Amino acid sequence: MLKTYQVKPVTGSIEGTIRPPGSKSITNRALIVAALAEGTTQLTGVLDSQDTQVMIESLNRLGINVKHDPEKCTILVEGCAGKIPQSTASLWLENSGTSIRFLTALCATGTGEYILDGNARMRERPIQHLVEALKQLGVDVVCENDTGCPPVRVKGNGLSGGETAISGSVSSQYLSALLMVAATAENPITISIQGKMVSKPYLEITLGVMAQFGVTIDRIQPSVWRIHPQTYRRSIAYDIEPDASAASYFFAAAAITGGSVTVEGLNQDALQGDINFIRVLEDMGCNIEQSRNSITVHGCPLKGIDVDMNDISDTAQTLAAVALFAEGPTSIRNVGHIRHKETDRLTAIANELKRMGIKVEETEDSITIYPGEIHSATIETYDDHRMAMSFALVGLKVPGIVIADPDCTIKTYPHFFADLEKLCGQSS
Ligand SMILES: O=C(O)C1=C[C@@H](OP(=O)(O)O)[C@@H](O)[C@H](O)C1
Ligand SMILES: C=C(OP(=O)(O)O)C(=O)O
Repeated sequence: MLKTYQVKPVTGSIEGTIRPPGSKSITNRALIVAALAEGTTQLTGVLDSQDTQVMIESLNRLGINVKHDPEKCTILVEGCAGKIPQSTASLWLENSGTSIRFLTALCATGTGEYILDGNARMRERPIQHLVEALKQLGVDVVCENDTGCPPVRVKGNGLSGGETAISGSVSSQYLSALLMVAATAENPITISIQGKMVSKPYLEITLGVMAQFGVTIDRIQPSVWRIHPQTYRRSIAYDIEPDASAASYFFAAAAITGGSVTVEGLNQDALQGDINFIRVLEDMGCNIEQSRNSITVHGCPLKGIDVDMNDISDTAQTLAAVALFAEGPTSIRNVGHIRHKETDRLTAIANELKRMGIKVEETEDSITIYPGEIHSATIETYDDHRMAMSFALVGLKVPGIVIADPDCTIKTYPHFFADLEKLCGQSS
């Protein structure tokens, strides 16, 4: 375990090509849906990281045969045709939001008693809205400690169907979780979405993955969705695109150093909303070049922007790093929900920018960053992979940036620092 990582500044600009590992969001959805499917599915291009490992381990504990070949980036899933084999299981999800939310809904389709829990931070991350929605469908489910957070106990008896309402004001993952399991119910399930929905593009990922396995939904009204009983069909070879949130760090590296970075395996048609981070960089002055199977960001003089990042909030920290090298302030707005992630990300960004001597203004749901002289510093990462990966970018330009607890990137990108060094031509 490394205690710290000293970022090596680059001389000049970064020119290079990289293919980030597979998408976390797609890998974890494909695992859930393949587990529910009839027949054996092969997933290729999968992400191998803590968030996908806890998902795989949990599916195995539920009696679903999942075989992972990390070398080949493939996973074989023997689907259970909507019938979870195990009637009791205790699942440990570390701090993987997608895993605990999706698996809570999956357990509701089983017959038996399941407990889902995670690390200390996971016990502070809300899941109550999902619990409420499942209860309305007749599921016996509770937050064990009455905190609205894990641990969660689910007594499953299959889903019979019916109507439910769900709030999306804290996380879109609750609705994604419900959508994926709803097709297994005996009767249709109608879901009313209450109030505003955060992180909307992730719902399109959910629907896209479901569609790959042959399941569709009816959007009766914009906020009333119905899912009829349907069977997921195995996918013989489902290829998962690279992670667009991970790609944001490399696009940002081009922007910050005035270089050119090509990310392979992604284009504007990617399923992941975070691909639109390139539009933010474009608004700041970068040039974007696209091909059928790659995107290149060319760094140019940067200007600060005012941007609503509700849809792509996993890239808010990336933008915070880029903002330091722009002319004029940058405001990142409408991201109050990122206070419920791996850490309170708005406070974490503010603390660490201040540590480098940067002036910031933080509100309940936004942060404004005023570029200024950047001091060397050891950056605290709060067990948040995105703090580590984003703030490392600052060190490409500023000497003396040290990242504390760099191994926290295992959550979604275990080889991040090695890949960054390779891209920068720094590997030994
Ligand atoms: O559904 C998903 O795959 C995700 C949804 C987002 O969470 P919220 O919906 O909680 O904002 C995102 O931050 C997370 O990394 C992945
Ligand atoms: C918020 C994140 O993850 P999750 O909610 O899946 O734990 C993330 O990867 O930035």
